[in-house]
Amino acid sequence: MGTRCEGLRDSLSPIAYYEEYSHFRLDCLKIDDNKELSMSANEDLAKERARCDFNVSEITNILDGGIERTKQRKKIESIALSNGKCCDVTPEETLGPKERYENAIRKSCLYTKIVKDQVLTLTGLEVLGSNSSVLRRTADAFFKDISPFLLHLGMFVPTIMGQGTPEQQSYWLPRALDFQIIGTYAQTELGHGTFIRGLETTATYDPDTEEFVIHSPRLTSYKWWAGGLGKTSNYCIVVAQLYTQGKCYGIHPFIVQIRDEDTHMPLPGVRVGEIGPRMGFNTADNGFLGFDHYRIPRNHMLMKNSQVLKDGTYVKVASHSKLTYGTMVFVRVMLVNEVAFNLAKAATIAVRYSAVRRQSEKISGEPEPQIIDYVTQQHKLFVCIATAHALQLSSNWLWKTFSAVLADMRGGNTENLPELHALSSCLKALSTSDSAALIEQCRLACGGHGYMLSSNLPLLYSFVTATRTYEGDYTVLLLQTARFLIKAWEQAESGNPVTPTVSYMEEAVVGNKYKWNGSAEGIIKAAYYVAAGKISSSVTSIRKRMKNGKAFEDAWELTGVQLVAAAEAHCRAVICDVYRKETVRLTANSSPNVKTVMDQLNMLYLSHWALERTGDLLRYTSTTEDDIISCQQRYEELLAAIRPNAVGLVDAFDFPDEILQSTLGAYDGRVYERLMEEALKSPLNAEPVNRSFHQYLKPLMQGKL
Ligand SMILES: CC/C=C\C/C=C\C/C=C\C/C=C\C/C=C\C/C=C\CCCCC(=O)SCCNC(=O)CCNC(=O)[C@H](O)C(C)(C)COP(=O)(O)OP(=O)(O)OC[C@H]1O[C@@H](n2cnc3c(N)ncnc32)[C@H](O)[C@@H]1OP(=O)(O)O
Ligand SMILES: Cc1cc2nc3c(=O)[nH]c(=O)nc-3n(C[C@H](O)[C@H](O)[C@H](O)COP(=O)(O)OP(=O)(O)OC[C@H]3O[C@@H](n4cnc5c(N)ncnc54)[C@H](O)[C@@H]3O)c2cc1C
Repeated sequence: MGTRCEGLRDSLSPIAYYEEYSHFRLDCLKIDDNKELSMSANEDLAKERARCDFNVSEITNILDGGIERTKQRKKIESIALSNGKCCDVTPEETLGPKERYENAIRKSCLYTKIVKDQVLTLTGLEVLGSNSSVLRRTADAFFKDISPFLLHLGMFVPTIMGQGTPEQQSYWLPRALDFQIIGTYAQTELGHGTFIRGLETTATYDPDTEEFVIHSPRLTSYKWWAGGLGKTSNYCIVVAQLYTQGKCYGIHPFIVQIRDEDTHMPLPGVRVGEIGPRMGFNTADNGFLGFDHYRIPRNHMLMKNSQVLKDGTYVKVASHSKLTYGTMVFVRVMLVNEVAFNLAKAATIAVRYSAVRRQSEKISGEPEPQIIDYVTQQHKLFVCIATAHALQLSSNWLWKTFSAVLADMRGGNTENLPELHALSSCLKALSTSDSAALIEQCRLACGGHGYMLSSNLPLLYSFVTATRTYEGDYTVLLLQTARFLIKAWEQAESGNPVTPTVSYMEEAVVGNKYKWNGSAEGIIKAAYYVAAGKISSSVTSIRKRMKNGKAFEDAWELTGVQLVAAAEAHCRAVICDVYRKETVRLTANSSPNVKTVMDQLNMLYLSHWALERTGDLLRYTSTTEDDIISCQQRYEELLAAIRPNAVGLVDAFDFPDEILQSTLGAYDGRVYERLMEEALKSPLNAEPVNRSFHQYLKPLMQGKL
């Protein structure tokens, strides 16, 4: 058998090697009868499920948005998952970079075909609207890392929809939705990501040929980062500085063909490639792109918001200067849902594992407890479940707000755009930051096994931590929200009306201190008072600095730390408020035990954040030390109350094992068996002796090196 293993790698291509190897890996390790690898489900998990006192599917339905939506999701999931070819023969993380990418393309094409042939017939174009989050979720059964097609569906198509004229949409969308062309969104450059007014790629209109000349004047103007750009896409949205009739009109989006539709070769004047290994996203061929006086037709400028006429005349159509930033706002809204979903996955893995894992002794000589019975473990994990709920419900609420503002804008009313921008910015910032931190907390809660790639926690973390940066860095977006808050504060001070999400300022500007009461509504009000206190302190600092001779921009910059903290506090209060109201609304007709457990989770979230911010409460409200002590006591009582339902709560997220892709988190709790099964798939186990022994170790050991 050893001989077969050793010779195999040389005679087969890498993928064929892995496929072949997976059939005889057990032989190689001489574990040939599988006796040790029990197939029966873990008993502790079964007991946890038996003691859960609420109807799990009721919460699943609430999180899905209703029983009909759960049915629809399950139907789509079962169509996709019943196609066994989605499975990897060998774990994708054990492949080299090229094979991983090729495998990701194989799976993306397979998944796309399933969606086109079977799901679209079921849902029609609904697949693009309310079912897109189901498709996104189901895609995780195919990819542990990222599909190279994500940017095509996530940004290329939405940009055409949001920025193209009806004629442009009717030309490009059918081709894009049918995957006849694949695109991405190339905005960021080597030199600039945040400050998009500083982008350097130029699009200069030539009226003689009715073309734009796209050019990258220097290294820092090279597009950098776009997902799927390196090898996959043949088109992309390029965001470039528009020049016509000798004048620069700022950044605008263009559809640019970068590769031949038949040969896939980069077109003359286009330089494109992949940017190299990254912390995550390694199957998404993030790319670079440069242009050498590359010509595109005039009508490839997306012209819904502004146009360049044949003679080069520039015409502004949109009623708001920032509508070209629309795709970013859309993706920020989508990302809140995206990270809620990933956090729910991490919580499911860590809670199930914690019910299976036994460690240490609480009382000497007694059986080792399940680690979930340690209160410190509950403290690490239950806030993850609660946060996943908080973000899921906030994301639904944000989506409704986004849709309403979009409908207004279709009628020419952009009045509510600044509030939407402020909300989507801070919710994107906080949800991604919280989720990344809590996914890492889940990983740490799983001890050593959490560090295994097969647990899926490291990959979840590396994916989600990037969301804190892309689509607007955390600090930068909170500073955008702060601009809105400071203006709103000034309006409230002068007695003018303010928009709904900042209406708390009208009461707070008077200067009252809020008296703590430990109810949910009381904690939320206290959170708003903390936000108001921080905004007020920021305003005072800016004014003081200006009084001392600083220009507004300098005073703003020097107050940056306080401004970010103020925006964070505002957003936390909004999440607490929305989470509470949505919980009450959605459980109004639920069974009593569902109502109770949802309320407990909600109170846990509110108490957790009150305790995290005791300094702020003591400073900005009339909260006393005794109030903090009783809040702590309530928090600990909630941990104990939630404990028996913890596994039921994560089961309610309803992730099939194929989507979780975790040795630690599978429904049956066969943690140790799965860890061993995955270990045996490691390429290093394909041969009893690695060739480096003969090449290096043996000579070293025998003093012959
Ligand atoms: C097989 C298939 C497999 C799976 C797929 C299945 C299904 C897929 C379906 C769905 C996918 C689901 C989810 C994920 C989707 C996609 C995500 C995936 C990956 C994404 C990868 C990442 C992509 C990117 O990162 S793209 C690049 C993003 N870049 C940024 O975000 C840059 C950040 N910078 C900025 O936004 C701006 O520069 C700035 C806001 C920081 C500053 O701008 P500017 O300098 O112009 O403005 P200011 O002078 O500061 O402000 C002037 C005023 O304008 C206001 N303003 C600013 N922005 C906006 C805005 N957007 N809207 C409204 N108003 C705005 C600002 O507040 C100022 O106002 P004021 O009144 O003067 O104060
Ligand atoms: C995995 C991944 C995928 C991506 N995919 C795409 C894609 O598909 N298409 C695309 O176009 N782009 C993409 N990007 C790029 C991404 O949008 C940018 O990286 C992001 O917007 C941040 O910009 P930056 O890298 O220039 O960071 P910088 O702006 O250089 O930030 C560096 C630091 O400076 C700080 N900073 C910057 N400006 C300010 C300020 N005004 N005030 C205070 N602090 C500031 C930031 O807070 C941060 O701490 C991707 C990035 C990643 C990591």
